[in-house]
Amino acid sequence: MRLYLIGMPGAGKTTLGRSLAQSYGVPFVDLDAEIVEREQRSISELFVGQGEEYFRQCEADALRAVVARYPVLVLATGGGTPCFHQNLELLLETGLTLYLAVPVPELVRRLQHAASVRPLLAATPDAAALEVRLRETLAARQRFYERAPLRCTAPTCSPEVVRRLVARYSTTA
Ligand SMILES: Nc1ncnc2c1ncn2[C@@H]1O[C@H](COP(=O)(O)OP(=O)(O)O)[C@@H](O)[C@H]1O
Ligand SMILES: O=C(O)C1=C[C@@H](OP(=O)(O)O)[C@@H](O)[C@H](O)C1
Ligand SMILES: [Mg+2]
Repeated sequence: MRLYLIGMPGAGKTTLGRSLAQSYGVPFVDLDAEIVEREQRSISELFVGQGEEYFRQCEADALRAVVARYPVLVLATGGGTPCFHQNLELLLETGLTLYLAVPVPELVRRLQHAASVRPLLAATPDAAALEVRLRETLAARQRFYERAPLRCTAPTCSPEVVRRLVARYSTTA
């Protein structure tokens, strides 16, 4: 099975995805890392040099390549992945999607020292500005995220919690 993690920047998709894949003994792919590998440029360089539209096309292409290559994996998407180029439809059709729903104040705590490496959050000089940006972003994205069949609202969603959610879903679906 393909398990896809979606959610806001800072939700923990990359961190949880890696340990979850290890726990299942399946490959882990981080979509941002895949894009960097394919393009031979950092995410920031792609945003600044080529613009967001170019990045979103790279992201959509990389997603399709990953789905074609891996029948079984845990995939950490980027925060915007489900919101562009019919990517959410692809995720819903080809695997099981889990939304990591983390409250904005917790996202601020996690990202306030790391926002500069995330181009969409880079121009946020302090925690208050970061919180405003994250709230605006979530408001625009929530309708995509909420279409995931699975959701984890625990402040820290461990591999064990996810495995229980997936097992319960698989026996009822
Ligand atoms: N469950 C957690 N509790 C506290 N901090 C976390 C948790 N998961 C991730 N983090 C931290 O939050 C930041 C963003 O995590 P990351 O996995 O890169 O999120 P995403 O890929 O969703 O943007 C990192 O500094 C990471 O160490
Ligand atoms: O929210 C977004 O649009 C983005 C989130 C980032 O991934 P993370 O969610 O892993 O930080 C990365 O794909 C890019 O900077 C754009
Ligand atoms: Mg990530």
